[in-house]
Amino acid sequence: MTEPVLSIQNLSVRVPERARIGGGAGDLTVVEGLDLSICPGERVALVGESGSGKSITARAILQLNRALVYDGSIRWDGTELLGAGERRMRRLRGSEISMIFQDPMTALNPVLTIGQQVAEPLVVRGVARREALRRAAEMLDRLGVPKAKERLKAYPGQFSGGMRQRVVMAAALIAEPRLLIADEPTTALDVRVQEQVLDLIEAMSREMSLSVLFITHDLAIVAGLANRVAVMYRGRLVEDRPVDELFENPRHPYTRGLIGSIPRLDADPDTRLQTVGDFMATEGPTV
Ligand SMILES: Nc1ncnc2c1ncn2[C@@H]1O[C@H](COP(=O)(O)OP(=O)(O)OP(=O)(O)O)[C@@H](O)[C@H]1O
Repeated sequence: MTEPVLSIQNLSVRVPERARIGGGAGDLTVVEGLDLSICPGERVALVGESGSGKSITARAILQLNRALVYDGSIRWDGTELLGAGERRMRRLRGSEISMIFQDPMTALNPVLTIGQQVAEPLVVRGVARREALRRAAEMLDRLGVPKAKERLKAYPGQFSGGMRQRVVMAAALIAEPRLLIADEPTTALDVRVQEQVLDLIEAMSREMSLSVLFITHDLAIVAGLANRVAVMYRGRLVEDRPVDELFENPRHPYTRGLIGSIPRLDADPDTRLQTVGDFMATEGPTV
């Protein structure tokens, strides 16, 4: 069996009292006892409602929030990341592990050209600027940005939302990372563009043997993308299964609720869509 490239074991994350937004006494546990591993080239969707702890878990991998308290283990390629120094983490970020976020505008600097921003991860690794720009155009072209070479000189404001997300992806992938963490990368896009970006992530994962951790609250969009789905509910992982199995036979009431609330084209138009609450109210949470 292939060894996982990322292995999270018994991860717990606490917000210490002093860092709690909105006050409250004592530390707040936001993730508890979470196990999750990803093999090379595997695409895992981390699904759950708002506030279930998905982003905190993803950010824990890159140690992006040093104000939080982490327990357990996060092993990358066999070495422990929890407790690793900022220098080691900085080397890892963007080179071996890249992350993209929901809003492509905040990830881009409005006063730097597209070319500068996509080439940057190579330039900081010592690649000559000319060569870095040539590869930036190549990567943008692979990601379906028309006239990529000419548009290296454009600014983010001249691009549509979907094109901006392609630019962000180009910058995230240009240094050929082994893991892409995508935190709701399509939520801000309209449905048609959303599909294109999902297809691109899948295609790049196949082409580059890239592992993907895809975070979303929308189970409906993961079917075509993920090999496996991990479902979070109130800070815990309640299900982690191959995508087909999960859709055919969801075990946890919360997962059944998520699947039940996906609109179906063959449904009777007069039937009310079921909500997750319908399932939880009848079956109750098990965690
Ligand atoms: N500094 C903080 N103070 C208080 N609560 C916090 C803090 N940081 C995170 N939380 C809480 O931790 C929980 C998990 O947050 P997280 O952002 O991981 O959720 P999420 O599943 O990614 O949700 P979303 O889809 O809305 O981003 C939330 O209930 C959030 O309110």
